Amino acid sequence: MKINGIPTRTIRAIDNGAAVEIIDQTLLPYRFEKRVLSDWRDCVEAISVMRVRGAPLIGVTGAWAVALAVRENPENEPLLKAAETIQNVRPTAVNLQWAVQKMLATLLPREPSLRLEAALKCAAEITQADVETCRAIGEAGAGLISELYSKLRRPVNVLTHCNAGWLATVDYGTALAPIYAAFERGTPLHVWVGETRPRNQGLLTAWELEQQGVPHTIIVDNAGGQLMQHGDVDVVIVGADRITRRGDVANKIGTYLKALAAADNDVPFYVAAPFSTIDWNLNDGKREIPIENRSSDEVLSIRGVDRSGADITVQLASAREAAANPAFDVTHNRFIKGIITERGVFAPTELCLAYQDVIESMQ
Ligand SMILES: CSC[C@H]1O[C@H](OP(=O)(O)O)[C@H](O)[C@@H]1O
Repeated sequence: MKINGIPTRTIRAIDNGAAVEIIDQTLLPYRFEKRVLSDWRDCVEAISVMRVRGAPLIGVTGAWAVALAVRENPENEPLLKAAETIQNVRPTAVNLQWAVQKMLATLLPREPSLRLEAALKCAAEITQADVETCRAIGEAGAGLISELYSKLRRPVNVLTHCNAGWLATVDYGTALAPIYAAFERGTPLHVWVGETRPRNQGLLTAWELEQQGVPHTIIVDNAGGQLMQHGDVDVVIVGADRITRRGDVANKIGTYLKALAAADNDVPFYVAAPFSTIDWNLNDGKREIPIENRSSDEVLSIRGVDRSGADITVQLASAREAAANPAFDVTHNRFIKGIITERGVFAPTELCLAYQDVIESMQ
């Protein structure tokens, strides 16, 4: 996407792959700053504290982390040790595991002395594939919004949750990609943006939409149901961190509650995700998808800036308080009208048919 007219991506290799430059998302929406990661351990830290976040982006970052580990030492033992650390930094988004395993599948059959060139090539391919996949998701989903406009003949109200925009991928995004594509085609629309406690990734979505001139309104997470009850939401589009083969979806905490409210109010609920987010090994998402539990500190305090723009952290409740912080929840496929992928829009239970070739290639 463009920032002040300059094409910008969330991650790019620099110095011939000797480092990667990321946008430090822990500083947004207050400051836009880039950060150079020149050691695979820097990538691990960036994923862990969410300087980079979003299922596809942490997968791409994981791929570059493996490339940096190969540069440090291409021998099997150190490489496998680094890969194990990298792929386990955050457990829910399958993209991280997918990317690391894809890198290893390319590297391990090769002599250590030939691994660096292969690693850089594979990481670059994973990066470019994410860009093209997300652009295709945008095209596939834009029609849904345009069709709604042709029926409603007024701006389409879309509700989204967390951030599944270009900041969560290399470019274009997943849930926001159809919104950007429809908006660029001239379809009148407005986006309700759930702030998404506790890390408030919805503020990243608001920042993105502001940069692109897309009309939007920030709401507290719990307002989504009331808006749906009053006919103020025409469609819900969210991202995903892991989708099972039957179409159960793990996504940011709060997604399930929005799906329940959408079902109760006959609001179509869509999930946008690339093929790298589908975990063909899992079926029952609620039972099988690992849910990341993050620090209670994220619940008990909140980071922002004061009116002078200085960083502040506000303690919301005593640090002695107990706080639970599951970062994701799982929505059963029965609540999902369609999954917007780079191959088109499919009913959740049709994913296996849509990706039959991928499944067969894995066997
Ligand atoms: C395009 S996937 C974005 C997905 O990832 C987010 O989680 P986090 O910000 O913790 O990495 C959230 O679940 C989004 O829907």
